Amino acid sequence: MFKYNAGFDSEFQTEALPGALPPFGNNPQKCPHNLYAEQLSGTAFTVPRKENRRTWFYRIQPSVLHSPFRRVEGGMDVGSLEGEGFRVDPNQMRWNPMPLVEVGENVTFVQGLKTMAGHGSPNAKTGLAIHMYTCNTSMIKQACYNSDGDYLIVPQKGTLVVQTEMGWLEVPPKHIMVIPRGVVFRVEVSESSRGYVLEIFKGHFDLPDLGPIGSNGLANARDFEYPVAAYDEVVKGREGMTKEQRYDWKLINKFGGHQFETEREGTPFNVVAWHGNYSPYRYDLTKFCCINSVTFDHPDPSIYTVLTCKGDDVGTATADFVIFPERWMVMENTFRPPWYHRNCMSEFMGMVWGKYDAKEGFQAGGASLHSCMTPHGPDYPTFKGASEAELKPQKFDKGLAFMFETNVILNISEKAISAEHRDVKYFKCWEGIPNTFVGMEKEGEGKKKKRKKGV
Ligand SMILES: O=C(O)Cc1cc(O)ccc1O
Ligand SMILES: [Fe+2]
Repeated sequence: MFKYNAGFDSEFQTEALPGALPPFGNNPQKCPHNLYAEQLSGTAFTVPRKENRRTWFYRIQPSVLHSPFRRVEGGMDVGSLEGEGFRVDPNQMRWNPMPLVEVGENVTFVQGLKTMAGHGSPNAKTGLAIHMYTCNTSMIKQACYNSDGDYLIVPQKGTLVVQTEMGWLEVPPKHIMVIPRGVVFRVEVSESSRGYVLEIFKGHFDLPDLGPIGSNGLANARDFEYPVAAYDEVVKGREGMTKEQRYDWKLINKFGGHQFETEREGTPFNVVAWHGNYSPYRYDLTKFCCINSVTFDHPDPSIYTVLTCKGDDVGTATADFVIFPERWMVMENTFRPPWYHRNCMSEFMGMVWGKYDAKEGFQAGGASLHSCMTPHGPDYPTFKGASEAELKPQKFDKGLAFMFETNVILNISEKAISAEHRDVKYFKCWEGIPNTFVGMEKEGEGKKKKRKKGV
């Protein structure tokens, strides 16, 4: 439906009206078509050039045309993530699909955001938050932006049609989108929708380094799609209007963990042209070029990293976005589903569609959390089945799971812990893993034999 430019982290130039981009320079004395120049900085002015991100907008009126903000309670309001309303809990957690919005209720994307877990502080620009959303109503004459960080959105049900300052993006399930800090957007939906959101308070998402994999593979840079400039018609002659008629758009801002709102003079989607490397983008997860073992064992799931937000320690991510994509499994003499494990990182998983290969009962639209060092792995029926399975080449194509993996211990929201759709019996899926150890008997036999020989 919409046009896109392609190439992760590229420097784009796009205009919705011929000649709207200044031919050179960023801030001419008079911009073409009498537009206003405005810079959006996504990194400090002085960060090294290869990490520096900013975009120049050429817009009909500057963003500053809004009334003072006031604080309100709402879906974007997550509070501090550390105190009241959140607590740590090492237990394995699982949630059934997040209930969809009930018929008769109208909930927008912003109103439908529910915080599952998080850590750190948006004010200190450290840490992250994990949310889920359910919504059924388009944001009409309202837009929002997040001062606290970047959103990575994983739709599970329902296509999101997202209008942003940079243009339009269509994001159906099996796609993701990233909306960087500060970018104004609004979400349209045409059905009852649900999905997951990873919010990072520091840095931006990058493609992972490929190391010995080489210069291609996993998520390829050319498959990341960026919007082209598009603008709403702006009503002229606002001077003669009443205040209500004039300030006809609601603008919502998540700022320091809280939701603020104000009214704006007309549409914020008034960017006729832009250039830069700071923009929302989308990615089709079915384009992921999966690398896997063709001998024995399977690699750590980091091999499925789509995007990473680097942490302070080399190689340790603040957050990785990892998928378990369709792939051929051909490994010999191995147990193919996930092994039993304990991880110093915390693993929040979601299910876009279908079935996960490690578990019964992990459903599309549901979620699980295995925190720092909490034991987990396949449930017993999966273990038994996979231990006895005939190892022939097998296409893994029964579902798409993903993981937000993070270095921090997550504070879980009280609302998520006490949610009706939490599967409080989750721990039972590992009950009954039998002791089938045969070593003692063998050793006993061996000793007997040795004794017989008089050794
Ligand atoms: O826990 C999980 O299901 C995810 C996972 C899969 C795997 O194959 C190895 C490690 C891991 O955390
Ligand atoms: Fe795991």
